[in-house]
Amino acid sequence: MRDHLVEQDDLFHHELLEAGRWVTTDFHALPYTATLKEAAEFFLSAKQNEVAIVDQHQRYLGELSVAMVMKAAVQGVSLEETIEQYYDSSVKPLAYNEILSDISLMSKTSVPVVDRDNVLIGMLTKNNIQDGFSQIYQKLQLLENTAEWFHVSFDNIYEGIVVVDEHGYVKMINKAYSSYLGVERDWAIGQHIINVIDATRLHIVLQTGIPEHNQVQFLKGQEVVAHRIPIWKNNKIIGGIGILVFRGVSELYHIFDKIQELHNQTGLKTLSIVQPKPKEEPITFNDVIGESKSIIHSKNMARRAAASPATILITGESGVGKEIFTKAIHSISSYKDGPFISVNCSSIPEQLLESELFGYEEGAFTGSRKKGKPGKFLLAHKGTIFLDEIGDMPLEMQAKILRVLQEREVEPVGATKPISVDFRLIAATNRPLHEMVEENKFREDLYYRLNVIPIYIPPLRERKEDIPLLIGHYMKSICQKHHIPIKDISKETVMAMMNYEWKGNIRELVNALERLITLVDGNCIYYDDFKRYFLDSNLPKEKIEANLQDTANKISNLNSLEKVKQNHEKELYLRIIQEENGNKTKAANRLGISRATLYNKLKGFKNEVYKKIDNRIKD
Ligand SMILES: Nc1ncnc2c1ncn2[C@@H]1O[C@H](COP(=O)(O)OP(=O)(O)OP(=O)(O)O)[C@@H](O)[C@H]1O
Repeated sequence: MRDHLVEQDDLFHHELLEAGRWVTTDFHALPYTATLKEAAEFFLSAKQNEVAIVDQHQRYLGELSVAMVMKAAVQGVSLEETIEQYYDSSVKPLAYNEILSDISLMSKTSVPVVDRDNVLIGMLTKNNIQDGFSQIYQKLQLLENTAEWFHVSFDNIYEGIVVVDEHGYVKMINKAYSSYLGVERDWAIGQHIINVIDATRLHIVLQTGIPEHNQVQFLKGQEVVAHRIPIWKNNKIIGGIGILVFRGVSELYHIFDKIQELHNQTGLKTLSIVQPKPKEEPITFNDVIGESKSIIHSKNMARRAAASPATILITGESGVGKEIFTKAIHSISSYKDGPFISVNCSSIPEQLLESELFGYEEGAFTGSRKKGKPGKFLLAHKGTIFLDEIGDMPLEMQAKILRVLQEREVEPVGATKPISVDFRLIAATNRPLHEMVEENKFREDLYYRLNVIPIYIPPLRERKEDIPLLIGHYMKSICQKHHIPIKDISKETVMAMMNYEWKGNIRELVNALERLITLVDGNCIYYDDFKRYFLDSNLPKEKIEANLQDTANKISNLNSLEKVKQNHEKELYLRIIQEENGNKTKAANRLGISRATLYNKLKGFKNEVYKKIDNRIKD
């Protein structure tokens, strides 16, 4: 089912009846500068009794007939004179938008038709009018049949359907819905939806423009599932459709889930059947929100790519959804029962990348970590390995990745023989790899190995129609995450968000929503809130404090990340310095850094660790 409806073009346009649509454009007109002689010759050769006269811009001036030319000749006027004095300027043309049924040609074979600037666009003949009527008749018949089919389906469908206009007044309601509600259809049509359906939200969906699916609603003493879909036309909401679902196995599961959720939320006694749920739901294409042409294209490409084991290269700006796509591909690929291993190539220090990716054998290093460690490729055996930010991978490591892709085996540091591995590689980057190849910053052979199936994910600014869907999805999930009732959002805010350039793409949009949901006190986010808390970032004192706390939490998370990185580094430095018997110059050479940098690094380490290293250092 589509998430929002865009009204189809009318089968029957008003323009269909306009004269301008049916005129013959293959016609002759005479300029007012023509002579009587030229006019006479024209009548003889064209075998017609009248001709339209135009100025140099093809604007209609009047009509000249054979009788007028003959009258001038009889009066002894020289035929070399121009027709300017002799045509009849009182003969009025038809306007292009005159309606066929209002036109009568009387005794004439054709009449001139002009556009709104009085430019002659054609001649309307009796045949033209007949053609017009016969085509309109056929269209009308088609419409009648379509309407009949539509009404039969509408009334025989098991689901309840109600259609409202942009103000929430009922335009149509089917039998299933009206009899479920116990109301007369004739009464319901023309009523506001809130008078017809208890606790409806269809009028709210008209405000927000955000579709709502699988919502549990308590109606007529029973819990039912409702869908509410806005209808858009020319970027405006022109109405909405409400659907009530009574049957369908998959829908029943949804109903069950929703009811269970509702019971849990309201503290009611839970139902006796408990559906087993996996601990962590895998991400699938259902989680990849978007119905724009471009995202559907990317999703189709990704679905097709998932069916083969070939390497995939996903490109697109930061935050467009490269990782979520990768997970969705994994979820339907033949590797879905295996692990999903994600590696961010830019966040691992260069010196550690090799051991992270390929692992190391027990005893490979003489440092503190004695035991061996499997690398990411080995961990991804029978699953998917996701190399994010592959454009940031050092050239030396690119050669090693290429070898793994060619040989399908990895050699952990310190190992004597390679281990074969079976994995699907998905790489992603927001950098222009092709240009990097030309600049010798990325290996050409690896580029072609990775680019077997390229998938491009367009930035959010090129698919603004996805913004309301994303807002709807994340409003719900963020509120659920914070255990707060689901908030509404005004149509103006949604429109402002659609017009905003999300440079950080969906990640930025999600962060903005999270911020608004937590900062706005009421249960609806209005444009003013968006302006205040996002566009202007002009936060009141207490909110600034809350934000600072939030930032502090983020920083502390960052710090712990930094700590992990530092520990890796410490381990490496410890090992190299030890292997070089504490000689810092040699150690710095091996690490590919200057002696001064090594000193600085050592100073930066925590005291106790520094001490540990210190007693192994010789100057
Ligand atoms: N189509 C989508 N539907 C729902 N959520 C999405 C969609 N695309 C992205 N997101 C969400 O936006 C955020 C960023 O997405 P993701 O990490 O996949 O982007 P990315 O392109 O990999 O970013 P980066 O290049 O910075 O790593 C995530 O929270 C993700 O769940």
